[in-house]
Amino acid sequence: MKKPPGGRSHLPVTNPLEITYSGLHYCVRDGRRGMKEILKGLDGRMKPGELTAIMGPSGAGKTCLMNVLAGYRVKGVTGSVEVNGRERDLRVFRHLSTYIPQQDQTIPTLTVMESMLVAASLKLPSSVSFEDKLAAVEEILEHLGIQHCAKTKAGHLSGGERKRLCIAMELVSNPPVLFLDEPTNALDSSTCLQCVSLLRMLAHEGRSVICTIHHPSAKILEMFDHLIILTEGQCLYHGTISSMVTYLRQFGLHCPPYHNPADFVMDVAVGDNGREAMNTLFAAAKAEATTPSKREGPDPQVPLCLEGKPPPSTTVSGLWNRLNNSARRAETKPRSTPPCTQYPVSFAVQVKYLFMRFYKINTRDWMLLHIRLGAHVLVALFLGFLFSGLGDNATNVHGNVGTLYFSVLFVVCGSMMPTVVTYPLEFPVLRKETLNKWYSLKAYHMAKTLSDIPFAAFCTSVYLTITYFMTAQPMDADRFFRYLALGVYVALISQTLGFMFGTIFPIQTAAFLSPVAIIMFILFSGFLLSVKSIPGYLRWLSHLSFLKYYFEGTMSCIYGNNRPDLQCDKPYCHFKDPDKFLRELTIDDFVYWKDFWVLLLFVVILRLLAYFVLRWKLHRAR
Ligand SMILES: Nc1ncnc2c1ncn2[C@@H]1O[C@H](COP(=O)(O)OP(=O)(O)OP(=O)(O)O)[C@@H](O)[C@H]1O
Repeated sequence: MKKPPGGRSHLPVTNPLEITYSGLHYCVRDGRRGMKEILKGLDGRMKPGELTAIMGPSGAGKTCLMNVLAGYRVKGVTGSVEVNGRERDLRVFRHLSTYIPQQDQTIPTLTVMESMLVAASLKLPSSVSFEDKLAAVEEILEHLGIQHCAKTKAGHLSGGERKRLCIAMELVSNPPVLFLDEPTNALDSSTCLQCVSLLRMLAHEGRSVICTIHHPSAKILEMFDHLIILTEGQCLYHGTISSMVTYLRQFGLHCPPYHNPADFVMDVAVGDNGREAMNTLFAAAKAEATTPSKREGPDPQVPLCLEGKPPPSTTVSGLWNRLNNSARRAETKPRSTPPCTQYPVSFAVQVKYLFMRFYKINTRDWMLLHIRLGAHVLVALFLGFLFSGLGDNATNVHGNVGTLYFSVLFVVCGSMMPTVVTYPLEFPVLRKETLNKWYSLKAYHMAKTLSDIPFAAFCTSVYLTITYFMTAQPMDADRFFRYLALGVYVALISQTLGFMFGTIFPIQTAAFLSPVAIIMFILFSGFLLSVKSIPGYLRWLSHLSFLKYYFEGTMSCIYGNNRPDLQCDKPYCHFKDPDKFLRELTIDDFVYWKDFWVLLLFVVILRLLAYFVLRWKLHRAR
């Protein structure tokens, strides 16, 4: 890695990047029919400083081509992709390029400024001062014409503004390559024009900007420097817009006067001029792309990622040069690894900013916070009124056990079900941000875990405290806190299970399977049927039921530990002595701490498992 004089920078400074691909095939498994070939040996080049459009009829393979080039899809891909004449190293390329999917992945409850500051905090090195980050954010917003929306929540932005926010967030780190999937989708013609002008400006500053596009108007088409027409996974034309009509004319395909060339080429691409014309164009495009003069590229010796040197081509008002200088000023010790293969900020800083973002999202989510808390209070009050004073009554000990058990079932459902439904909504943002190397999955999971705990613990504690006192459980601080601890563990376990169901299964399946899982946990918890009465070949399942440990632990906590005799208002109360009741349940007086640790182990193991499930899901999506 070349180190220019004058110090280093933490910023990923790069040369302009040229992408060349040849013999690119992409196959997917397609049901019982075996493999389906989507891209059929494509060759081409995308140059820096150019705005490239990938056009073609629906199902032509445009998105697939872009996904393959961006490294979003790797399974089933053969052929070569080179960056500046060298085989693409995805580890490096991911840090240098950015992918903006068709659906805008923004967080609706965060304002434009907050979203941008999170992006800047994660995508720029910690050595860049906050003032410089803020200045950078303001400059990018101004550059993209959305500074007037700085205080607007992303959920309230118009389609065009939201698209610009997505681009702005990625621009913070000044990526030399931008991939955009249908950036003009669902935009009106004037916003569409604004969006393409913006992309053109970004490209002309030295970036390689590649986007898929559907049916552009003649005016918009003219704004692209380079056009790739795909159909049936093959290339029909690649070259400049201005030469396209002349090129097609060579093959006897005449674009009528006053006709939009985009409409004309799309007609050709859907086969309006016959199969033979298409085959001829496929062969000609292939021959053209593979001629030696077309294959000449940049010098492969030029490094992709330079330390300390300002980007030569990206000069939006010298913004990134200033950020570079800011990082250089703050730097005290050299880095051991090249900046373009590592995250801009450390793991701890990633966790910090992600945690802060989760905290804001959670506190602003009206449904999550208010309705959830309100429901916990309401159910607790009803439970308290209905079973008031039951806890100290020796005549209805079984009723009290039922109340305690029912209480926790609400905790299970109230923690599991919202996660099943809300988590899949967060996944696309996670996918985009991890792919664009904002942060590591470990940091995300750690921040998510840390932010989930206080919310789950708070709602559960409020609920269990109300029910505990209203149902007159023993007025003993030690018992109360031990009881609360088990309830909070149950909430965390249920939340993690909901998270895993939401990750593994489609939302409808997850919403069905979660109650099924809850029923299974109840069946094997020892409440309806004592563990000893469960047939031997099924008994092992009770060890997997976290509710078994909760039930045992709660009984031991409430009735064990030399609790004094219960109130008895009849001549004879069978369970006046709480110890007698525990003996009947065959629960050891001292089993509490065993159950406490087992439940804690459940929390830790399930959280770890959730991380691997998430990793699998992200990997599978590729
Ligand atoms: N995982 C997959 N399994 C089966 N077929 C797939 C898969 N992914 C893509 N395809 C098929 O590959 C073809 C190309 O898909 P792609 O999404 O690239 O099309 P597109 O040109 O972007 O279309 P549109 O403009 O409608 O978005 C389509 O026929 C699609 O059904």
